[in-house]
Amino acid sequence: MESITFGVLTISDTCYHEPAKDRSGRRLMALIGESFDNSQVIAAVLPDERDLIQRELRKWIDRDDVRVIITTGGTGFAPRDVTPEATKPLLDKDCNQLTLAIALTSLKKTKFAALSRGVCGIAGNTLVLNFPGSEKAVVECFEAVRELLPHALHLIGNNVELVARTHAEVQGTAQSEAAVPSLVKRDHVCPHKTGAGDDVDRNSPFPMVPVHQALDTILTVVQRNNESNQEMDQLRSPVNIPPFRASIKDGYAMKSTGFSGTKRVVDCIAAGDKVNEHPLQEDECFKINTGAPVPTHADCVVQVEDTRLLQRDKYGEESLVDILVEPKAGLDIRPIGHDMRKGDKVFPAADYSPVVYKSLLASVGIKQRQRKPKVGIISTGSELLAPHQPAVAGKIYDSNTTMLEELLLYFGFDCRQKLVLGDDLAGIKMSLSALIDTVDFVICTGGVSMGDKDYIKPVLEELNFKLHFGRVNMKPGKPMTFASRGNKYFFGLPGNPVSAFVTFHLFALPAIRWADGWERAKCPLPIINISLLNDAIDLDSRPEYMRASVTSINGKLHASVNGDQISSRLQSIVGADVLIHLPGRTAEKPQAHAGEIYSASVLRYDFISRYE
Ligand SMILES: Nc1nc2c(c(=O)[nH]1)N[C@H]1C(S)=C(S)[C@@H](COP(=O)(O)OP(=O)(O)OC[C@H]3O[C@@H](n4cnc5c(N)ncnc54)[C@H](O)[C@@H]3O)O[C@H]1N2
Ligand code: MOO
Ligand SMILES: [Mg+2]
Repeated sequence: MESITFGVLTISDTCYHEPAKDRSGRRLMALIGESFDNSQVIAAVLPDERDLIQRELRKWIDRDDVRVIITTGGTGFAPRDVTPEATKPLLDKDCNQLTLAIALTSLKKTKFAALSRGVCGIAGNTLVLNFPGSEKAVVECFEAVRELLPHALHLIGNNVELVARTHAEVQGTAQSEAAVPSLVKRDHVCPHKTGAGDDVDRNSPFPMVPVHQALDTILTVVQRNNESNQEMDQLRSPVNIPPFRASIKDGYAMKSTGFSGTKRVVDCIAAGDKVNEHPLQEDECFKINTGAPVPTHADCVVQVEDTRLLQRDKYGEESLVDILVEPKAGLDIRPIGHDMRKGDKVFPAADYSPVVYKSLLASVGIKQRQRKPKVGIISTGSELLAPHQPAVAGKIYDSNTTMLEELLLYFGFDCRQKLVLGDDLAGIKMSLSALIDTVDFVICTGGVSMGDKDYIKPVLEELNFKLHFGRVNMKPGKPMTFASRGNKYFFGLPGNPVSAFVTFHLFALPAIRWADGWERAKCPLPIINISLLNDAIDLDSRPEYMRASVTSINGKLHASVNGDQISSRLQSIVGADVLIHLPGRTAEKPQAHAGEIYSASVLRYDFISRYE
């Protein structure tokens, strides 16, 4: 397969000064990488300056390897938008129909696409395309040309044989099924034919996207529910806490204008009593308990430790006490509304912990259900037995359903419905189609890899889901799949129990938290730096997420890997406090060593297993 170099030129005054803001350029690079095998990308960011743009474009056009240049930005109506003006003089041929194809695709999404003046054309052997500057527009424009590019390049390069084959393919007259060399990765997924859909290319048609990109995609696609945020922000307390002046101590309530010394105990006040309004003399006091209402005419409480009992009456009740400290106004009294005033915000900040949410509402007497995303679980596999069933030859016990349900509960979400389905295309299709009407998220395990019974991807396609990715460059969890249809989201976790465990934590949980309104930074698990205790771990070609247990040695955190890390061995989650992020193997770094520091995702609240 031939290698081609793409040039991605971001044209924006803002991005020139702050390259980190260049989202459209970065997105284009990612799209090129995902769509074209063997592609290289060179990139630059320039301000909206005609001369500078032209100079850079000319330099790239003159390079033999650069076959496509895509600019992003500077195509609008603003005075400084000059990208088309900089591009046009360099073009040998206009490609108006390509410009039209891009415009038509974009116009379907927004009428504002009419305000882009981008041009397309051929300069030497290079195809030059002007895209607008927004990330969304770039995605749409790229989609419009993605399938056309390989053939366009074959034509520009005058590659007669490849052009003929493409024509034959388009006209349905291709002689053989043998691979027509194609640069573009195929979209179509067939349960029985993997790869490009034929028997020659047996590879997955899904590019392996990096973990961070997969998470970015998920959090871009999933809609954040701001309603619960707003609800929390707007909720005002209907009551004062405390609703009366409450004693902070067990002791004696009295007037501060009085004195220390002997006082008569006139009554006893317990928590739950009404406010006592009887007049009180300076030489009198009430015995009072913590949390009880302070009588109207008392203004301080002296704790029992600072008093001495002098006398009891004939019924055994205290009648005289010696007050050993000077009574001071307000001493040990919580004023009305001290903790929360009526009309105050109940939640000073958004906090999604059910413990926090439910207890605060209870404290102000509000009974309200916390709105949480609705989640359903599907486990697929004709080999699965429910844990209560007797063992059967050829079958295994289903651990994923229980694990996912418990994980949801652990993180404060619940499972609305769970289904266990056999590997049967029609059955999965019917069940998923019904389930998706009742929940926001489906977390499914199994059936996402390369087998002829792995039906999940084809079912998603048949149900008109958009498959955002179908493989991730990670171990375990490679076939991790994410799809959406409107505001319904589908997580296809791999069937191996540990793969499901890891991908739940890294992808499904952040997505559900995001939908629940959590802050972006708090959606993934917390990440810490940790020192590795094991030595000479062979790194995998994929970045690996090893289950490890944490030991605190003199306050420093160390991680030891939990035995065999094969993705079927669920025992590796026993005592697993963290997932250590080990990088993919390189020639320079084939192994991880003891004492090296790695990032680790914290799996649980009580994440330190041992102290030494
Ligand atoms: N030719 C290839 N084969 C496989 C690849 C590949 O790239 N090329 N990827 C492997 C990887 S990595 C993984 S992970 C698995 C993922 O497989 P699926 O998601 O298709 O899952 P299944 O095939 O249905 O099951 C895999 C494995 O897990 C067991 N399983 C499934 N569900 C449960 C459950 N609920 N409880 C317990 N165990 C379960 C199942 O019996 C299988 O042993 O694919 C590799 N193959
Ligand atoms: O990546 Mo698979 O998830 O190795 O087991
Ligand atoms: Mg499979």
